[in-house]
Amino acid sequence: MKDNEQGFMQSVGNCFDKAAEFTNWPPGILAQIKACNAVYSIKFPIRRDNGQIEVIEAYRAQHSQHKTPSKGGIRFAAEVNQDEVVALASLMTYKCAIANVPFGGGKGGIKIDPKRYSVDELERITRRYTAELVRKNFIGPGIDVPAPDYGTGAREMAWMADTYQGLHPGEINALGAVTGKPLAQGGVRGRKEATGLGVFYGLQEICRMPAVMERIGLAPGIAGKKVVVQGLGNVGYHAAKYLQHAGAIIVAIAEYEGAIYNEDGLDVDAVVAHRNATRSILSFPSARHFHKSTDALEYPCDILIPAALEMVITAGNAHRIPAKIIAEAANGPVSSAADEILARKGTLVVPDIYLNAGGVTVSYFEWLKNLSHVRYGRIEKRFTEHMNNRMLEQMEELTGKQIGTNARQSILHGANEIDLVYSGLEETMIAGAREIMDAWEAHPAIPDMRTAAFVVAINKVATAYSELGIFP
Ligand SMILES: NC(=O)C1=CN([C@@H]2O[C@H](COP(=O)(O)OP(=O)(O)OC[C@H]3O[C@@H](n4cnc5c(N)ncnc54)[C@H](O)[C@@H]3O)[C@@H](O)[C@H]2O)C=CC1
Ligand SMILES: O=C(O)CCC(=O)C(=O)O
Repeated sequence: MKDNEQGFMQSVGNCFDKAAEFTNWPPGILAQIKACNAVYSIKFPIRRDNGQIEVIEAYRAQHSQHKTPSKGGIRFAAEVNQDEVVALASLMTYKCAIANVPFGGGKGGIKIDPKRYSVDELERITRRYTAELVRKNFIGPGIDVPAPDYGTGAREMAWMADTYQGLHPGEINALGAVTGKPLAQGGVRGRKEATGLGVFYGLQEICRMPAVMERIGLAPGIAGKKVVVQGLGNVGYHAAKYLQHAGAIIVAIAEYEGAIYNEDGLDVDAVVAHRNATRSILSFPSARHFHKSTDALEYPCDILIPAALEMVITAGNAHRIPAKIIAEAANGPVSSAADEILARKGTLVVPDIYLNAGGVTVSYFEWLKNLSHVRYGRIEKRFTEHMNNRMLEQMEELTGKQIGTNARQSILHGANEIDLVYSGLEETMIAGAREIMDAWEAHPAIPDMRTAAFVVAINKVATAYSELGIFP
């Protein structure tokens, strides 16, 4: 298959079609899943700081509504276009199904390079975009719930939530219209790092599977694995940080301006601090830099983590990628044609629709928090601690022995919000990996992990559609 002429949307479609062959659903149901239900294409003016008017292009796609609301991030990037947003929304449908979060798939994008706008201008763009979504009923806690994605974060989500709330006075669940908000605006602890932490939990689980590791010729475990990361943004930074903390060696980091490497390992926090201070990673002490940023993808390592944008590994470079594992932290970084080359080479591609599901999983927890209007752990924390204390006292009385201070504190501890969020995220990532691997084992003809993940997702979405029937 040639790759260069195929776009991202076609690539996602190819993956779907390949997996559909391993299911028994009728063509009509498969077509219903694959189709994007609705796309809102918007153009609106904003006034720049210098008084000039600029017309902004933006989108929101709702790929599926077998479960509502639809859910997915909002991207700010110069490359945004309708096909990209639709492809990303379709990935959200499959991702939510794999993570067992009760949402359809959605995604939005504003075609701007955020670096070219002041904070005031970004706020005006974000608020006007939100108002346009309200106007067409394309946002709401039970309709469609945006979240952060490439180029956006908690700040933009706060503006969106505030705009939505302002246009819906008295709506008690208004904060549930957007996730990824700052804590003081109804956010949940753990959402910021959720996607990167989910990548870590997912990789940790895969690296614990002896048969999988043997097949790709790696020793089990994270410790000692050499890792290359492309994109040191929210997802890439947190994934790299958790992997480094677990003993992995970050041998190369690629950013927009170039890439650096050090066989003995790069300190992720030090690289970020250096980039914040100098606006570039390139002069980071004790590292050498590559000729081209994309050369980092071809640097020898065990795990390559593309965490920037889609279609960076294609038929053009797949055969030169030495990594044993490609961990898709970004959405769509490996094209369907590259998948085939990599499968033949025996590279394990851990697919985006599973591996970066940590973000939407913790967004789900935030949405639930907003609907229940109570912080996780608030009700039961003290009760649990009193119960644990009574149990310890009883054990000490019965055995006549005292438990040490550290052990006592850890046994007594009742769960905080962050404990519960991390626990729910870890459980989701472990369960997802096992479900996909079970599907792969059940069909040995399935060529790769992505196809197995799509089979799992298609089966769940198809079950929902076939049980729902068709209106009218
Ligand atoms: N933020 C989230 O919760 C989630 C994000 N994702 C996906 O993860 C990817 C990254 O998203 P975020 O980390 O949120 O974005 P971000 O905007 O925080 O960071 C992206 C980073 O990639 C860098 N970058 C851009 N082009 C590059 C290139 N050619 N080479 C190297 N680095 C480059 C940027 O300079 C930036 O530092 C996207 O594909 C996004 O859709 C997926 C799931 C959830
Ligand atoms: O947190 C969310 O709702 C969506 C995150 C997202 O956009 C993604 O997983 O690609």
